[in-house]
Amino acid sequence: MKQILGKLRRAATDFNMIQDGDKIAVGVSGGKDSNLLLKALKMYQRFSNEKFDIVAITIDMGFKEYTPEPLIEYFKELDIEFKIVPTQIGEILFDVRKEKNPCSLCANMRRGILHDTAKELGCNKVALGHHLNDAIETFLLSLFYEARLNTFSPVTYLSRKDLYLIRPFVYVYEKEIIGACNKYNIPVVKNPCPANGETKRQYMKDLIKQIEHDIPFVKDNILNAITNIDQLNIWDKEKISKICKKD
Ligand SMILES: Nc1ncnc2c1ncn2[C@@H]1O[C@H](COP(=O)(O)OP(=O)(O)OP(=O)(O)O)[C@@H](O)[C@H]1O
Repeated sequence: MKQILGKLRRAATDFNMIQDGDKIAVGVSGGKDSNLLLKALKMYQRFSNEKFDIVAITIDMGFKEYTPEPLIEYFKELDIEFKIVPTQIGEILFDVRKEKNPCSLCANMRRGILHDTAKELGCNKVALGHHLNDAIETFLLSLFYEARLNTFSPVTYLSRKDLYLIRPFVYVYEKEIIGACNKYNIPVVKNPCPANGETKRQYMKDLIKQIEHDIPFVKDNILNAITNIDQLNIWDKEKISKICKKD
């Protein structure tokens, strides 16, 4: 956990994520990443120079098998204000609209409700559990499937809602999160979604694992590439076309 907190502090400092007086809503899905993020932020709160508040928000996607009780216990144990928002997203997408590809619509609806709830609770920031593996996978997915050099940002400002999204785990590897969750017995309560829309991401995970056999430091190198803007060397047609042509 010390290592994770060190990385959280480094990300918070590098990207100026947290300021005095912030009220941060942690989006807690019940999965390992955001559950651990909640605990890590709570610990960080104690030694951070900035004074800030935390509240946990969980969007209940409305699946029948969902049991939030272990999460409620976890929030109480951490002594964190929390709100579980009941929704019918699952029912709307699967039973009413019978969506064939529900994942992006589902994520959009979930995000909207998360952001609105954060505002209602007086929060100015929303913290999400995305980690370094997510950033790297997203980077490769964008490159391979969308022809873009792109990944999500550690900090995003949503001007329409006047809300900041922060991702304090951007320097933390998934392996470290799994290790800490096992060590600290962090409860995991996944929203039981019947869709499996993340096949491309799984493909990317597997691909990175394969590459790591031959290039063990490949993830570190991708991180360095993502964070070092000075080495960005891509073909700028306008600039390059002027190099030889002197008039
Ligand atoms: N139902 C939800 N309620 C609140 N926040 C959520 C919910 N689902 C996702 N989030 C937030 O969005 C982030 C990214 O969502 P995603 O579904 O990609 O999670 P994940 O990578 O499986 O991580 P986790 O292990 O936290 O579920 C989560 O880490 C969490 O902060």
